Amino acid sequence: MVQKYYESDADPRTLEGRTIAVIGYGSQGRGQALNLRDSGCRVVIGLRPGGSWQRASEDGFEVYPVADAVRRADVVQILLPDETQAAVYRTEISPHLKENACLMFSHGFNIHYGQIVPPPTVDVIMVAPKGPGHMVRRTYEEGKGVPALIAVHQDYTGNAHAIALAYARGIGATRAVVLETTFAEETETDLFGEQAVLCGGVTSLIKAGFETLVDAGYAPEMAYLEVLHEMKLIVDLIYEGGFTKMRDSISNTAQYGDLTRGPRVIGPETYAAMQEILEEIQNGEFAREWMLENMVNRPVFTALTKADEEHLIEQVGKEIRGFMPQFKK
Ligand SMILES: NC(=O)C1=CN([C@@H]2O[C@H](COP(=O)(O)OP(=O)(O)OC[C@H]3O[C@@H](n4cnc5c(N)ncnc54)[C@H](OP(=O)(O)O)[C@@H]3O)[C@@H](O)[C@H]2O)C=CC1
Ligand SMILES: CC[C@](O)(C(C)=O)C(=O)O
Ligand SMILES: [Mg+2]
Ligand SMILES: [Mg+2]
Repeated sequence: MVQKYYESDADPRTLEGRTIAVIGYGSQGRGQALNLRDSGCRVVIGLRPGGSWQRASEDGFEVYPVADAVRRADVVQILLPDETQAAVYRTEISPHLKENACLMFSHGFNIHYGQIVPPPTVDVIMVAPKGPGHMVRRTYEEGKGVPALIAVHQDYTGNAHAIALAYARGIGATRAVVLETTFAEETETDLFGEQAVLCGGVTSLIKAGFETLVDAGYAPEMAYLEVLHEMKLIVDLIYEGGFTKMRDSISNTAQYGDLTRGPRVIGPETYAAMQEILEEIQNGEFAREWMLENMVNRPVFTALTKADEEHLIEQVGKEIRGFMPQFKK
């Protein structure tokens, strides 16, 4: 069984007197930095001039160029985009890391695929929330937490594990649950989850359902409500109580259709594709492809993002959400 940790397993005193530099102030950077500060930790932010710098300053943080933040820090949490971490690490982080410092990540990509090789004189750990950064902040403010994974890659000081647990507590994760893992396991399962199920799988499933209905002559608004809007309501029930709670709530007709038709949509071909996707992650093929894509200025990323932004489902969704009070800011 995987090792699990809760609030009482983490000692917040481990971070007392230590300065945490959060490098990057995007989705995870902002969420984690605000939670840590509200938990009583001393946090500074490392950035380049621009939008995030402005936002972090407005939120009341001391903001420094990356190298200056690293020089001040005992704990350096790298929350830059995965594809830029190695270059920034080489020029602005590595030369300024103190001996005994703790280098941190929220995703194992750069360590696991050998893009960052830290010196032996630092701790290297991961605290990876299992949810988007905005939810890390929102749930903390509600007195709850998003679960997280912790892993130790290198334990120079003998304190690496205690720092990981204290940091996880600082961002609110121990209010939910913290699981022990490795950089390899986190990286491979996280990439698989986001590609095959959570992001790639779900958007492709929604698009396929929407296009099938619209191509058959049904109104795009009907199709949107059926396969996208209602998705959240159904997933919320699964989230709260598994398939059983969701099936308790839907009609018997829906449940019979679910049990007999679902496996026709997600059949042997999907299992084979998932297997292939997992192998590309495990053998490093996906990582190489993503790094090469960045070297040539992301033509595939940009074209596919634009195509989906222009998809009919996005236009219809924008219009429908505009009339619904729950989406009004
Ligand atoms: N998004 C999420 O919810 C999750 C992310 N993670 C991991 O967390 C890490 C951060 O991801 P995420 O929060 O999505 O990142 P974002 O893209 O949301 O934010 C990146 C931040 O890095 C800054 N930045 C980018 N390039 C540089 C640079 N060259 N020098 C200084 N600052 C720079 C950006 O500032 P600027 O405004 O200047 O561009 C921005 O503040 C990744 O490892 C990711 O895999 C893990 C779990 C979930
Ligand atoms: C599901 C996407 C994610 O892995 C996450 C929010 O956990 C990410 O990389 O953003
Ligand atoms: Mg993830
Ligand atoms: Mg991810």
